[in-house]
Amino acid sequence: MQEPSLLPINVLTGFLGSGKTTLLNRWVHQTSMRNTLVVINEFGDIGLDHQLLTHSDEQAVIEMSSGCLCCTLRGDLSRTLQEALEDIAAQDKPLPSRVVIETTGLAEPTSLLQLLMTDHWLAHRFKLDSVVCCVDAANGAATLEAHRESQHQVAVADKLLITKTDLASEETVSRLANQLAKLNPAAEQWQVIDGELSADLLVGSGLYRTDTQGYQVEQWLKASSYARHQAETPSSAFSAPLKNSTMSPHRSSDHSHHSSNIKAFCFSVNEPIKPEALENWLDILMSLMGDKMLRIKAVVHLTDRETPMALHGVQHIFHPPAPLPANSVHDRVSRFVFITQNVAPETIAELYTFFNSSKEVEE
Ligand SMILES: Nc1nc2c(ncn2[C@@H]2O[C@H](COP(=O)(O)OP(=O)(O)OP(=O)(O)O)[C@@H](O)[C@H]2O)c(=O)[nH]1
Repeated sequence: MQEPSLLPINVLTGFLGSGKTTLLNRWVHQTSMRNTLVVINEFGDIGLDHQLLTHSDEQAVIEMSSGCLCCTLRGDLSRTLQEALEDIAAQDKPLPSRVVIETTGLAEPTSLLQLLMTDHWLAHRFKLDSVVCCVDAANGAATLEAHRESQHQVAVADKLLITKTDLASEETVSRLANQLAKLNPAAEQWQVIDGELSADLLVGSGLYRTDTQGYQVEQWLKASSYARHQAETPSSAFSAPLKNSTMSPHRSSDHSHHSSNIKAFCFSVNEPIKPEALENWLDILMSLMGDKMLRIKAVVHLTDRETPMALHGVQHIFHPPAPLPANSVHDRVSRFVFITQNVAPETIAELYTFFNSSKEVEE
């Protein structure tokens, strides 16, 4: 399995003016950011953020301006990183142990995540460690209401930083925190003023942590965040639609006041799944509604394997399944965490039933 040898990438995202550069400016001076390659993506021809960053010699900071990594500059990321690594090697400096990418404020983060999975050069060298998203305490709610990009940035994040809390009342911050938890119940939330926060929080949201700590499946999947919300759900609202499986949508997303219709939920299957049923189910989900699947993470137990597999998908694209050690999970329940837009959890469950039972009929 390649995972341990890949270089971690952290994506720092957040809407225009949400405080990304302010945060990065603090982080680059912290010990845990030593030996980090920082990539700043900006729209303008002259990258201002890049100039604002006062970093030490221990980091390389490169700028990608004149476009957005998630669209016009998609093809440029691997070339830029390749050149940066060659430059560092040519200067006899140690190669970076981490890459942090600050996106533009209008970035569609799923496109960047897809790029990391599909670009051959990138996929063989880097693994996504975490997506950290800044949300402005004062403007965040209005931005979420108005901009799909902001909703997506929040929905796919592993950590949510509510910035500029000095500019908003406690009540506003708390309302925003609830709104963010509805969109993304599993993400940890932090409040930040003037970027005062440890860069350590960037580290370690990925599936594989360190040589000594190994796989951290539960922290990566965070299925229990979704299950906890299920426990609060009136039983009539989401009864288990399937034999041997349960659907645990985040309670509040059902009557969310967002127009986004983003839903985060956990679908679990108690019995090991037949590989063909899993493949057919995921194929149909991806082909019918791939563009609405913002992020999928899963730990899956298959009938033909003793050990579990991890799956990670973004929209139409899945990473190759990663085999996990048997002791990385404590039961044989398969858990799928879906973050979707305009997809009813019931549709996902019904399609699962269809493929699971149609195989049974054939046998
Ligand atoms: N009052 C206050 N201002 C802040 C805070 N954090 C950032 N700012 C200010 O907010 C403005 C935008 O911050 P940036 O860090 O440039 O935001 P950004 O997300 O990098 O912005 P873009 O690159 O344009 O997307 C700047 O003027 C910062 O000084 C904070 O916690 N409190």
